[in-house]
Amino acid sequence: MSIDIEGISKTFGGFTALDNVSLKVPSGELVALLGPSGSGKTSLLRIIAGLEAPDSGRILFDGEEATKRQVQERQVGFVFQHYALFRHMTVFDNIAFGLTVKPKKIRPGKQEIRDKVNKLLHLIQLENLADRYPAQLSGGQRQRVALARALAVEPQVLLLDEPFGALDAKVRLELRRWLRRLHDEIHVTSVFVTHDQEEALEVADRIVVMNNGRIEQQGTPSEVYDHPATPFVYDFLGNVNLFQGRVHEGTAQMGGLNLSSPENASAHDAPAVGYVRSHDIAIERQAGDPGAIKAEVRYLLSVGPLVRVDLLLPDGNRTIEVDLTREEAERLQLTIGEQVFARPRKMRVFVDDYQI
Ligand SMILES: Nc1ncnc2c1ncn2[C@@H]1O[C@H](COP(=O)(O)OP(=O)(O)OP(=O)(O)O)[C@@H](O)[C@H]1O
Repeated sequence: MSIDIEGISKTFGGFTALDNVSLKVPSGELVALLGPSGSGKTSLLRIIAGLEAPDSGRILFDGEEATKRQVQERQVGFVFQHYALFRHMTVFDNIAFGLTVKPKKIRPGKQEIRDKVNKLLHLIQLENLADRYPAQLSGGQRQRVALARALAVEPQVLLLDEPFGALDAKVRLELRRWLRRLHDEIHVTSVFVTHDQEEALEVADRIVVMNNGRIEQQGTPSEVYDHPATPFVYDFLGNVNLFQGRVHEGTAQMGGLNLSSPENASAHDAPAVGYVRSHDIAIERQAGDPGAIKAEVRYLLSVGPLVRVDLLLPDGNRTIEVDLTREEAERLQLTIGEQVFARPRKMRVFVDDYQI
């Protein structure tokens, strides 16, 4: 089922939580709402679910107005961060719950319920834990049961609010990959709220980046990561270094770097900020290139497959972060205190609202 969100606004007291948000979720897509705390993700999810009414705007399911429909009529399934399972019920009974409480007329028969729960147990790979109680499960297993319980009633839309938020990093990673594979199998239209950019990049077909109750950008994971539309998106998705400077008659002067910019820059003489991802900076021993700045190695730290290098810039009080692959780091054999040259391979310059 597709979801159309049209011009949704919501205020709480005088505070605007959602400001004229419009978004289309095609049928079968898994969309991540990504943004910092308080950006309006949960409010939007609750409005889609019917748990909250918008002040203005409409929600359409498969092209039909659903704004006034009750929660029960919307056929949505939920998984929350702390979705308490029924403690006194086994895993099996928890999953079966939504089916067993259906009105008698539409309730499936006992065997049908059993078959369905077994299928779901298979889907969440917990067949052998059907008789356990929630207290006897790990956090990750509980969230898989919560997901199976949500899926049991065959929702048209699945809404997930930080479903892995309470789990430790390794389990989170496993579960998000598992969720991605599961979604590829069942293709239920899903909206997934997260503030974790890596999670969004890995799980979603499309990412909607939210900030202050508005959508900053939406696109595929590679679109938003490789082509951030705004400084906020740049900053929020990945490690970034900022170079303060100016654009002036066709060039950008950024923290000791002179860059010739594409045509439109000549229209400006204005303060600007250059954004460079930490893995988009090369470290070299020779000056060689006018696009490189002298810097001093301040700190070296191995972080998994990368080596993070802090470089002190010539002004003596600003540092930039560079991520090298282990291979590059081994080749360079950097030592703390030595002088090197940093060369941004890719810089994006933003002049107020204008982007070069
Ligand atoms: N029922 C409410 N009453 C008053 N203010 C609310 C209510 N619900 C949300 N807000 C406010 O609206 C803003 C958006 O909240 P929302 O929960 O949608 O953000 P979020 O992006 O999901 O954040 P988080 O990741 O922290 O859950 C916040 O500033 C929040 O305090």
